[in-house]
Amino acid sequence: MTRPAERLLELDVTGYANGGSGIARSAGRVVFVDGALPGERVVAQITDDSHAAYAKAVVHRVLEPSAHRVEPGCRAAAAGAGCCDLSFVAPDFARSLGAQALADVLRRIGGFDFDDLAQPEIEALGDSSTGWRIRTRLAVDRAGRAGLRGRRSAQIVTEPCAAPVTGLLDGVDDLGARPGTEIVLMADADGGRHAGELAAAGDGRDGRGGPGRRRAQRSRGARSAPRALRPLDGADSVTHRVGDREWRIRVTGFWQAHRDAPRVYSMAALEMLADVGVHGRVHVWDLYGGAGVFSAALLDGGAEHGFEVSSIDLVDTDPGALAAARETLASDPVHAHRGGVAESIAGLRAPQVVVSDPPRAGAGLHVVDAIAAARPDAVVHVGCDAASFARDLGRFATHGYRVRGWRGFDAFPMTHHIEAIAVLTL
Ligand SMILES: C[S@@+](CC[C@H](N)C(=O)[O-])C[C@H]1O[C@@H](n2cnc3c(N)ncnc32)[C@H](O)[C@@H]1O
Repeated sequence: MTRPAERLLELDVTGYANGGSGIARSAGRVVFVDGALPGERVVAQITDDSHAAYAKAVVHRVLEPSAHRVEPGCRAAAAGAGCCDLSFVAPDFARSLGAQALADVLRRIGGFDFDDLAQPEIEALGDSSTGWRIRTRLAVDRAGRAGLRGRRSAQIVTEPCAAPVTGLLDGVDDLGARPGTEIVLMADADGGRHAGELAAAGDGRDGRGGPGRRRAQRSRGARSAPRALRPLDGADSVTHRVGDREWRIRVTGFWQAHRDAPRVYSMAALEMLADVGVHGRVHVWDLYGGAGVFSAALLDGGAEHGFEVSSIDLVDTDPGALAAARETLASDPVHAHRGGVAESIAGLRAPQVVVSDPPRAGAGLHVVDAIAAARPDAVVHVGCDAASFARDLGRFATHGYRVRGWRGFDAFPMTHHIEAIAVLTL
C-alpha cells in the first residue's frame, strides 16, 4: 500500500541505524529519520511511506536537540548534498554511533555475541574530520558550475564540501569542464591536484536525468560503457606513496579516499597477522588487491612481524589497478591475475594467508566459501560496509573460522560510513 509521503510527525528518536539515520517509532512502525540523533525530539517529514514495517523520514525541525548536535561542518551537506551526512554531529559521538551500528549488525547479521571478543571501537583516522579526502567526483550543471549531487534530488550543490584536502577543489569552475559532464579530482602524494572531465554517460549530457522508461534503459546501458576522459589539470596518472613505495594510479582509478587509509590499513593488517602468530614463509592471496597496497605491506613489513612472504597471488578485475600493481611490484614475487575473485581463486595455489578487501557489497557467501575451502591459516577481511562485512564474517564462522580480533576506522569522517578489519583463524 502506498500512502502520501508528505506528512509531518512529532517523534522521539531512540536509536541509530547502520545507514546513518535516527530510529523512532510511530503507530507500531519503525521510522528511520535522516538528520536525527538518539535522544532528540523532532518534527519529521515522512519521505517514504510505502513499506508495511517501516517508514523513512527527514528532520523538519528539531524540538529538543541532542547535546552532541553541532553546527554543520560541511556547507555542501547543509545545502542538501549527499556528502557529509553526519557533519552535524560531534566527531567523537559520531564514532560512538558508528561503533554501536557495527556491533548491532555483527550481532544481528553476523551472529556474534561478544562473549569472548570486545565490540570493535571506531578509531579516528588522521587528526581532523575535515580535509581528509584525496579524490572526489563533481557534476557540472547547465551553467558550467561544478558541485556534488543532492542527497535526495538531482540538484547539483555548488557549496563547497569540507571533506576534500586543501586545494583539491580550488578553481574547479574555471577548469573548463562542459555542462552535463563530471570532473574527477585526485590529489597526489605531494598535494598536487589532478583533474579530468568524464564525458556524460550516454545521452545524459544535459545532466537533467529526466523521466521515462526508455531514457532509463538507454542510460543504464550507457552508464556501464567506458567514458572518455579529457585532461583538465595536472596529469592523468597520479603518484601515491605508502612507506617507501610509489604507485601511479589513473585519476579515475581506485585509491582509498582517506589520505591516511592505505598506511593505517597496511599497518593494521600486519599487526593483526602478528597477533594471531603467523610465522615462517607464507604464500598469500591478496584478493580484491587493487594496485597491491596490502601485497607491498606484507612483503616489506612481514619480517618485522614474524613472517616472510614467499609469493603472492593478487586478484582484481580492474586493468588499471593491475597495471599499477605490476609496475610497483615488478621485482617482487607477485602474480597479478585479472578477473573476478569468484572465478579466479579455484585455480590458485593454496595460501597460508589471505587478505580480502572487497567493494561495498562484500565478498559474498560463494567467495567466503571458496576462501575457507582453501584452508588458509589466517584471513584478514576488510569491509567498507558494516552489514556485508558482518554477513561475510558470519559465513566464515560456519566454516570454523573464528574472529580473533577486529578494528573499526572512521575512514570517512562526518559520514555514517566506516571501515572495518578482522583477522580470523581456524
Ligand atoms: C575496496 S577496493 C580495494 C583495493 C585494494 N585492496 C586497496 O586497498 O587499494 C576493492 C577492489 O576490488 C576490485 N573488484 C571489485 N569487484 C571485484 C571482483 N568481483 N573480483 C575481483 N576484484 C574486484 C576493484 O577493482 C577494487 O580494486
